[in-house]
Amino acid sequence: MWHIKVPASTANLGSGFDSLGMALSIYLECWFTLDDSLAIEVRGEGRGMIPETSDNLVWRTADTLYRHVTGSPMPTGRLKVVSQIPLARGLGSSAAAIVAGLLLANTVLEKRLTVDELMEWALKLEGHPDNVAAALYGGFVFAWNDGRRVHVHHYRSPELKVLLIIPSFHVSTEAARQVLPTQVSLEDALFNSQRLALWIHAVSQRDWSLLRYAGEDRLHQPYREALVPGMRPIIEGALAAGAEFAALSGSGPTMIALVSPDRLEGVRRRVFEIAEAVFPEGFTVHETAPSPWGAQSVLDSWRWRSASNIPWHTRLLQTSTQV
Ligand SMILES: Nc1ncnc2c1ncn2[C@@H]1O[C@H](COP(=O)(O)OP(=O)(O)OP(=O)(O)O)[C@@H](O)[C@H]1O
Ligand SMILES: N[C@@H](CCO)C(=O)O
Repeated sequence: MWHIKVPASTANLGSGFDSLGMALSIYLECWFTLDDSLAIEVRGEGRGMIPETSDNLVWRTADTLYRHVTGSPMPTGRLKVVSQIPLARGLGSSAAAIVAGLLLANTVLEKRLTVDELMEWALKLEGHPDNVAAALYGGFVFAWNDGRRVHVHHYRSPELKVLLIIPSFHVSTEAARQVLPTQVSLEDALFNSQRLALWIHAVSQRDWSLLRYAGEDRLHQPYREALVPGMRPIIEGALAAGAEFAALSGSGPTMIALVSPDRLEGVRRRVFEIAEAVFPEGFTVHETAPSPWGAQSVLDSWRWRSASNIPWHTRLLQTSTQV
C-alpha cells in the first residue's frame, strides 16, 4: 500500500500574486493498493461533491503522469482520499489533489521524476505555481518563471500562528480570476513590486514587523472584494487587533492572519466579532500553523529516514534553493 500526505496552502500572501505560497498544517491524504479494478472512496472535505470515479482529480492526475512516462494507463486499484482541506475556499484543495496524484504515480513508478520535474507537471495542470509549489516543497515558497521553466526558492515560514477566517460560501479560482483586469497601472505595478521585495527581505531577515506593509496589494484583492464582501473589515480588524499580517488567502474567500502567540486570543476574538457581522450566512475561524513539510510519501519517508537519517523533505529540497 502507498500512502501520500500533502499540505494545504495559502497563495499570494497579499502582494505576491501568483508567486508566493506557504504550506499549512492541514492535510489531504490518500492510500492506494493495486487491485483488478478501480474503486475510489472520498472522505472528509468534498465527500458527496467530489467524484468517486476515474474523473477524480487525484486519479486523473496520477493517470496522466503515468501514461506520459510509460505509455500505459495507471494500474487500477483501491484509492482512498481523505481531505481536511475545504473546497474552493482559497486553501489549495485542487493543488493538494494534483500534487497527491503526481506523487502517487511517481511513487508507483519508483520515482522516475525529480521533484522539480513534478513541479513542472503541477504547474501545467494547476495553471499557476504558488499553491502547487507550497504543497510540493512545504514551507514558504517564491516561484518564478524564466519563460522556459519554473524556479522555486524555499524559505522557512514565519514562526507565527495562522488564523483562517473561512466563510461558508465557495469562490472557485476560475471565477476569482475572471474578475481581474487584463491591464494595471504602472503605479499599481510599482506598489506591488516594492511590497513583494519587502516580503522576501522580511522572510530573509526574519523581521515580522514588516509583514503588514509587505502584504499590501493592489493587483488582485481590490477586484476580488466584490466576491468576498467582508474581506476588508476582516483584514483591517485583524491588523488593528495586533496581527502581523492579514490578507485574502489565494483567490478567497478565506482570509488569513499571521499572529504572534501572545496576541492570538485578542485577534481571534476581534475577527470573530467582525465575521459575525459580515458573514451572516456562516463562517468558521480555524487556528493552524505553517507546515514545514511538503508532499510526502509516508512509507518512503519512514524507510528513507531509517536508512539514512535524512528527512524526506530535506532530500526533496536538495534540488532547490533553501534560505
Ligand atoms: N480531495 C479531493 N479529491 C479530488 N479532487 C479534489 C479534492 N479537493 C479538491 N478537488 C478538486 O478541486 C476543485 C476545487 O478547486 P478550486 O481551484 O476552485 O479551489 P481551491 O483549490 O480549493 O482554492 P484555491 O486554488 O483558491 O486555493 C474541486 O472542485 C475538485 O474538482
Ligand atoms: N494565485 C492564484 C491562487 C489561487 O488559489 C490566484 O490568486 O488566482
